[in-house]
Amino acid sequence: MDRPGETTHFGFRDVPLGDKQTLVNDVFHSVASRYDLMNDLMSGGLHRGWKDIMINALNPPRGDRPFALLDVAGGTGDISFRAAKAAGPAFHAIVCDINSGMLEVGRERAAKRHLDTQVDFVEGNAEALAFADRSFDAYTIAFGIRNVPEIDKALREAYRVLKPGSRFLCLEFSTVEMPGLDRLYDLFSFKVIPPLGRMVTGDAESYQYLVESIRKFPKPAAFADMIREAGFSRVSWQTLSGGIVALHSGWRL
Ligand SMILES: C[S@@+](CC[C@H](N)C(=O)[O-])C[C@H]1O[C@@H](n2cnc3c(N)ncnc32)[C@H](O)[C@@H]1O
Repeated sequence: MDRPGETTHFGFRDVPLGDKQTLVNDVFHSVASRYDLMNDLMSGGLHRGWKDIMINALNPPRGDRPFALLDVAGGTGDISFRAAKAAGPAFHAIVCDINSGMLEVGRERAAKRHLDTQVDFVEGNAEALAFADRSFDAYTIAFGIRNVPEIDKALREAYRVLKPGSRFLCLEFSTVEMPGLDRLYDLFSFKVIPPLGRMVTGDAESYQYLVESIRKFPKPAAFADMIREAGFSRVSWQTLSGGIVALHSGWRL
């Protein structure tokens, strides 16, 4: 950590910048084994549709052309599995995540799906990727960047490891500004999700962090500026489900 004295947010709390990653890691260690079930329950299955929209945008080649995806904060592998299903036989993905518990669940899921040759799981930090410059055809990060303490560093790393002409895609919770839906969404977020988290994972606090961290994440235009700042071109975004989620895209030219 090279920013001594700086603070950041962990949900609604201010914490020393150097403490955030450990707190985030505790969250995902705690929920790893029931993470996928909770996603379905919390979103009523909507996260599947959002992920499919990301895979459509990724549009991995269906033929024999090799395609290397880096799926950062890829957790239990959902994005990479979906991409592998949509792609041809020369597709390969690396799921890179800082949390060994999430990766372990991901490896088991890959084996069950017979995707363990096409999808590898590697422990690593989005802020300091252990991959060579210009080595991937695409970079995805889904519901991950919000958890990274220094988002600007992660975006610069994304740019560094992408080949020129390749794409960055980020799916993340965003801001609901639709009148009516915003109040309903807040009510559901704060009154339903943490108790549901307690019932399913025995951990309400991790899901309290989830709903708070969503509120602290930049709005789509501000996040697009951060992506441009990291060097990406043709940055665009689309909001989904009334702004619950946004999909950002950028190109390394
Ligand atoms: C909400 S999960 C998303 C998992 C998966 N992408 C999905 O869509 O289901 C967030 C993931 O970000 C990971 N994460 C948090 N900080 C990270 C970091 N600095 N580097 C890499 N992964 C990180 C967590 O370990 C966790 O697995």
